[in-house]
Amino acid sequence: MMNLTQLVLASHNAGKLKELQAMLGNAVQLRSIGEFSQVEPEETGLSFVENAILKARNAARISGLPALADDSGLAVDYLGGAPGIYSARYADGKGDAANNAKLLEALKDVPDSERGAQFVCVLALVRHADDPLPILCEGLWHGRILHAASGEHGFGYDPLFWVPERNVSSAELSPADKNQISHRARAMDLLRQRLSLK
Ligand SMILES: O=c1nc[nH]c2c1ncn2[C@H]1C[C@H](O)[C@@H](COP(=O)(O)OP(=O)(O)OP(=O)(O)O)O1
Ligand SMILES: [Mg+2]
Repeated sequence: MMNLTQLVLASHNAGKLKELQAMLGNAVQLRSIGEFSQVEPEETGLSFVENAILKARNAARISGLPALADDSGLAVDYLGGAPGIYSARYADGKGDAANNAKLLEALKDVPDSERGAQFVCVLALVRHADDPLPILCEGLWHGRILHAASGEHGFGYDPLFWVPERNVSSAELSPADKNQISHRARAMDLLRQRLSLK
């Protein structure tokens, strides 16, 4: 396997950087793509996989380092899997608070039994920009959409995501607890196995 002591994380999301670095520990240093460029690539893919690869290639090209990308989102059953790959852009780029408000509005009057949802995470690792065999790992996390925001931890849709196995919202989980059970944690477990990191 390649020497992976330093990876560039192809993400402009500080929440992802924190979580992924905590999961990786000291063995691998994640450097943010923000050190190299503030320009975010357009996420033109039709799947989490395509967008993760596109972001990873872009970061490897800009940084000259092997690159890890995370494409993730929330798929809501009642909405036929929306917002899905469009989760970050759900409220037209107005940010997390607007996204959450739009989701609550879309599910107004929908009963608990129909509020099932899953967080999806795809991690893509490329050794260099033109790598013909990206390493891909996915993770899912099943839960339910709450009727109102709750909790202060995490980012994005965490305050609206009820975690049945813990009876709290994912924003009420400590960072350490979220990092044990989340979609991102599951994808990272697979990646660590693929890289023989544990
Ligand atoms: O653990 C999570 N807890 C709460 N919300 C989450 C989580 N994981 C993904 N999400 C939401 C945030 C964003 O609305 C979308 C990801 O969009 P996505 O394009 O992958 O990330 P992003 O634009 O924030 O940063 P970047 O593309 O630079 O990595 O899903
Ligand atoms: Mg994005």
